[in-house]
Amino acid sequence: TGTTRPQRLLRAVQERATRGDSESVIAAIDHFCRHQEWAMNVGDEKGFILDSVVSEVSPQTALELGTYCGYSTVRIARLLPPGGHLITLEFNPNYAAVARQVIAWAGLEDMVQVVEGASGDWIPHLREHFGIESFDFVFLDHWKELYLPDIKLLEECGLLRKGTVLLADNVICPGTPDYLEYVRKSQSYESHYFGSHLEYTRAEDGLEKSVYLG
Ligand SMILES: O=c1[nH]cnc2c(O)cc(-c3ccc(F)cc3)cc12
Ligand SMILES: [Mg+2]
Repeated sequence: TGTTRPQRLLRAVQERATRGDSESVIAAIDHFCRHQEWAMNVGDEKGFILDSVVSEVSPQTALELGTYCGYSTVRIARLLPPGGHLITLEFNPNYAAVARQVIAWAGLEDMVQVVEGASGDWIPHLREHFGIESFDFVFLDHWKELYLPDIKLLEECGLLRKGTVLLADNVICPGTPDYLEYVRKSQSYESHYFGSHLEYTRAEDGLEKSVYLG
């Protein structure tokens, strides 16, 4: 028994960050992961690239696959335009419970919906359940084996539109070779690789940005 790493990360946020201040929540998590315990947040270096893509897209509707503790959820939600909304899917209920509290500590709970369950089960129901027509932005950060089947499902469900921007974490480490091959070869996507490093380490990793062309 005792605490889990997500619970210790949450405690670090509650002890170090200011309620309602999303920048201080991000800084508290980065400090915890650099100086206490590594955790699989997108991190500050790749997070800066995430920020620039979100700011460029300025999405009204955004989807995140893989919430974990809510670090990238906070990074995305703090940059949404007025009326913007983010749906984030998380399979692990313990992660979801921590993420809800991290998102609330940042004061962003009104723009974010944390949905528990498997991405493949939920994607076909997002339109009817949340009144979503299509997504302007999708951040893939859940499980490398699911990146490809999940974007094919998003396509089939008509949840991508001309210009939808997909951004995928970990395309080098742990690596998503089948996803990369698909988006780079498909005539339906225009892809670009942003080289970076695995969060809080010197290992190589990067983000793949892919624009859906319809
Ligand atoms: O499983 C993951 N989901 C989402 N993001 C991840 C992420 O950013 C990093 C890693 C990861 C990378 C190296 C390692 F030695 C152990 C875990 C896993 C995930
Ligand atoms: Mg990741």
